[in-house]
Amino acid sequence: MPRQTRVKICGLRDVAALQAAVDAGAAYVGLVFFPKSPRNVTIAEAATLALAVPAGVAKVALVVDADNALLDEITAHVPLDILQLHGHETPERVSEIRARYGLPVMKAVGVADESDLAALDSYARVADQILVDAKPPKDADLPGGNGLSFDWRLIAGRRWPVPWMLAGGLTPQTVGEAIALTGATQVDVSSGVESTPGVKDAALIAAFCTAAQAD
Ligand SMILES: O=C(O)c1ccccc1N[C@@H]1O[C@H](COP(=O)(O)O)[C@@H](O)[C@H]1O
Repeated sequence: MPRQTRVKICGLRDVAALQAAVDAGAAYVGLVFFPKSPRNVTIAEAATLALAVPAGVAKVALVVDADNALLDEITAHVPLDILQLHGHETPERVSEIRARYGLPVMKAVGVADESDLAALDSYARVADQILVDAKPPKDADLPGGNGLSFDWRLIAGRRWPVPWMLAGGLTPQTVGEAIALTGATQVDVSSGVESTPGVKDAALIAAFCTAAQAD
């Protein structure tokens, strides 16, 4: 029987790519609000894209250490289902954002070695979901979306009291092994379904979703 893995396709910038994600069966679509990213969208672009998302597919806004002014703007103009916090937001800030906007919050935590695992437990106490991502290199321009993976054995068999998603360098070729090793039931991808940074490839999106759902 095929796996029921829920897939998030992140960093969508145009309706064609968004439609490719929806057609491939993505459960979540991600819009990046981070000017340094090649996947950044303006609030107006995001509002247009959000209109093309059918009911049942969750619209996720990815922000990095966003202040209230930016979050106020985004949430006022873009219909959203989830806020993804991908910066250095503290557990207190996660709680504050949840309360202020009344939206579920998914907190990304970077993992490189054992010492990073405690943070997952801390954030699992305050966030609605946690996103287990590769820790970016110190000199990286982006805190995520670098196409880098981490040693999946670090989280093999680990579970948290909230839903969690695996991210970091996943591709159509590697996602099956990553799921088998970690037991993830949700996976997130950005660079692994692109032809060049910021440009999504419909065939890679379809291949990723198929591979994530295969036995
Ligand atoms: O995708 C981006 O540009 C990005 C920018 C800033 C923070 C996070 C970003 N992406 C997220 O990073 C992970 C892993 O991405 P990848 O598959 O390794 O490219 C994923 O959660 C993206 O949503």
